[in-house]
Amino acid sequence: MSLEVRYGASPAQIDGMGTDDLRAEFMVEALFQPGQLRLCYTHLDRMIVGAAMPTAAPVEIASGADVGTPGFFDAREMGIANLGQPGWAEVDGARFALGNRDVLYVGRGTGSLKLGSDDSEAPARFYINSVPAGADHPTRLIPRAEATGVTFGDKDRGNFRELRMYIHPEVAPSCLLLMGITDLPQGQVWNTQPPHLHERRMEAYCYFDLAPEDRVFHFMGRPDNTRHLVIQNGDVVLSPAWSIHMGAGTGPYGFVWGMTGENQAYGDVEPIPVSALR
Ligand SMILES: O=C(O)C(=O)C[C@H](O)C(=O)CO
Ligand SMILES: [Zn+2]
Repeated sequence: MSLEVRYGASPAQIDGMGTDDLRAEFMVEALFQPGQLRLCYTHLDRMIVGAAMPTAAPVEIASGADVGTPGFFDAREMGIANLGQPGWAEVDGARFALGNRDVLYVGRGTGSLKLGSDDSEAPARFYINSVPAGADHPTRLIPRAEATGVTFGDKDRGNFRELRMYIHPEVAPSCLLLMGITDLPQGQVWNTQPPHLHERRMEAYCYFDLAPEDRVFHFMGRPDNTRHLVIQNGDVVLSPAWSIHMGAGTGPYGFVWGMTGENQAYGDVEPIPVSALR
């Protein structure tokens, strides 16, 4: 297992940042590596983002050495989205099968978590969000079909998209984690139109199902002082509470969004008109 730490930046700092600085601060690259578990501990509401691609052997998360508690889950909850081939998770010995776009919620108090792939030649791609939790909620598999779907946008403007809410108070309750997947049908380009802010929650985006030759141009920053990040498949964007987020792809893509903070009120957002951006 590898773990890196990100401390976070204030809005004023982005004025002095070039491309490499921006990417080092607001992106987590190369998380998905065959046979490995990679985690990034952010100081954005202490969300850990990570990925596991088990091949011949499963990967395990149990020790809390990196989070300051005896066990990893003593004061944390986790969402795991499978973005790859079929795999499984074992939570304290109970096994859950995860197909593509299925999500597992792992509750506080769990002892050990193992993740494996059904076929080591065609591994699962587990994307992980873990946040501090002050309450116990039961571990639960949320298959894609059980997520609550909602559509946004307009096909004629290239921003029609299908959101599925998985870890959400009305679907699978958690302490403070929210997690969902947004897909763009063929030919649609823009996510999160209009862009928005949510000062009471940070957010992480993991872009996936993007062809090797394609890129997503992800926009961030204060509404009057924006920057962009060029994203490839599997890259994660860390979006502090002060930053807008939206993106446009040169080809088909989806993304997992995960949030935590003061509340789980999905509607507690401030839309920003595109005409107000600079
Ligand atoms: O395309 C969208 O709109 C989204 O997926 C927005 C995310 O849900 C989001 O930003 C949640 O705050
Ligand atoms: Zn958002």
